[in-house]
Amino acid sequence: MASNGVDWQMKLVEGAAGYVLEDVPHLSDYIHDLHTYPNPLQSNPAYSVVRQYFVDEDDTVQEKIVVHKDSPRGTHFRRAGPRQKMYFKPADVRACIVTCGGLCPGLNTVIREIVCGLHFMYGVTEVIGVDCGFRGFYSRNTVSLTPKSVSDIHKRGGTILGTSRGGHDTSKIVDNIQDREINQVYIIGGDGTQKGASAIYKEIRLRGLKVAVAGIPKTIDNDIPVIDKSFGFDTAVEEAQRAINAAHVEATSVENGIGLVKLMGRYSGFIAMYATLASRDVDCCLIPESPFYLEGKGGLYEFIAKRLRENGHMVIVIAEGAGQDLVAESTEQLDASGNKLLKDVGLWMSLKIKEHFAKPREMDITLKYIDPTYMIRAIPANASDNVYSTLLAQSAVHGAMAGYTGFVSGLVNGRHTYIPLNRITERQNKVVITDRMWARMLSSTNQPSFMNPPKGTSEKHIRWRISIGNNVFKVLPLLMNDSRNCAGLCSVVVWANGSMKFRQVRKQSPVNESL
Ligand SMILES: Nc1ncnc2c1ncn2[C@@H]1O[C@H](COP(=O)(O)OP(=O)(O)OP(=O)(O)O)[C@@H](O)[C@H]1O
Ligand SMILES: O=P(O)(O)OC[C@H]1O[C@](O)(CO)[C@@H](O)[C@@H]1O
Ligand SMILES: [Mg+2]
Repeated sequence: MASNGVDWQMKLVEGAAGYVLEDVPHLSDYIHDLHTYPNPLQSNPAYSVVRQYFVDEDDTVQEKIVVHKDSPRGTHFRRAGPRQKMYFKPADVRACIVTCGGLCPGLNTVIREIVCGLHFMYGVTEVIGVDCGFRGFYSRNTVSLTPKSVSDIHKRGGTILGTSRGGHDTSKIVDNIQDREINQVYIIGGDGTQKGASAIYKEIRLRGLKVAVAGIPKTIDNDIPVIDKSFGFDTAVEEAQRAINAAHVEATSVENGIGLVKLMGRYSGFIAMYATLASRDVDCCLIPESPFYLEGKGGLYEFIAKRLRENGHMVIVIAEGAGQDLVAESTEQLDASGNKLLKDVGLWMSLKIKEHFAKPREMDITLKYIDPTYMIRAIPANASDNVYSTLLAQSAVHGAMAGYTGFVSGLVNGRHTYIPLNRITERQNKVVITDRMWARMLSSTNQPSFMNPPKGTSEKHIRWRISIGNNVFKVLPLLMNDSRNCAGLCSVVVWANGSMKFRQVRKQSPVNESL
């Protein structure tokens, strides 16, 4: 393998037949003559039975596994797992764990397994927890974490460490890491958190410190790219079933009953899409990636009336980020981390539907609105997310002990890997409405495609005008999705000649944005 173009975020290594390794940084990249130690796992009674326990240095995992016979081998990530050589002596390790952003089932499992993994696999005894997110580094006390103190925390929801948004001050955080002589930092959080982790890693590197920074990606919305899915997502989908079932029971118990359920998903509708597919009781699923409209032919009101006439009841699932452009205009507000504060689309929609059907010549309906969002987020992980969280935590521990830094541990095509931080923060994972999964969902609900809004109704929802060749298209919000095929094409949904159409836009093509 020939190494080229090294930057501080990731190391690109090229091999034969278009093979590319997007490798994670290592402490030895900027600190020379580091001492190494044998991995104690080779004499651990539990692990010594495994025939080939240590991961081969050359093992990598392919990002795209659907290939053609002439396809280049493409991007790979370093396989996660224990290495023969360690760059930390267990007795010298002083690790810390911090959790940031919104809650997610499995956070406590990850904390538990970092503590237990460090202790039982490597004999590390000094692990501290940072109170309440990034700001806790410089404004709060820390708590000592031992296998005993974390033994049953995986059965609880939330995070025993507390969390917060905002408050990321890189130099104060790194000063604190230095003052406390911390040399392994485990950062659990979503896209925002991992951007923060990246800034911390960069500052540590600039200061030449022997401190490994390991991220464990967390997001209930499943909006982190590259990885197969994020921990807690399955639990959220499962818990959402209870709300959908309740909505269904309410709707079927009255004449013309409508059950409306709001689920989380700020920018990505994965929970809503999977919960809908799992339930089969849902008649319509609305997500941020797919615009919809209420009035007129092909609109939501028409569909509701049709379903009520056919079945006498219906269930609608709406992701919290859907239809934000339809909700009454107001100035955009941001939370402490800079995320858009959403308007309550569920409440808005329940009022709009009630208002519409209360008109003369419409139907008498009974609508029940259920908002289970924070109840879903606050529960402990289910069995499969507990196992998944355990493996992510253990991978992060193995990686840090092996001297890797500036990485997240993540599942890619079913294998655990180390991914450079910049790869998971450069974009958000979104439901691709031109992919099969969305089509499967549409075929299960038979809901309208909302592709032909009546003339004039959606003009105000147009976000950009873009030119493709000589044509100017009006692009609907949120639909510049990130799905890129091999030819570098993006799918966008555009407004052309009074209806919505899909267009493939070349990534490099001139796109003129104007609000
Ligand atoms: N660009 C950034 N640079 C440095 N720190 C950031 C950045 N964006 C966010 N952060 C910090 O990361 C922390 C968490 O960010 P945020 O509130 O966006 O949640 P998140 O990690 O994306 O999780 P989720 O969206 O799943 O709730 C906050 O403390 C915030 O200050
Ligand atoms: O109310 P909070 O804590 O800011 O979190 C709400 C957001 O957090 C998430 O659960 C994760 O980003 C989103 O789905 C939701 O919009
Ligand atoms: Mg986020």
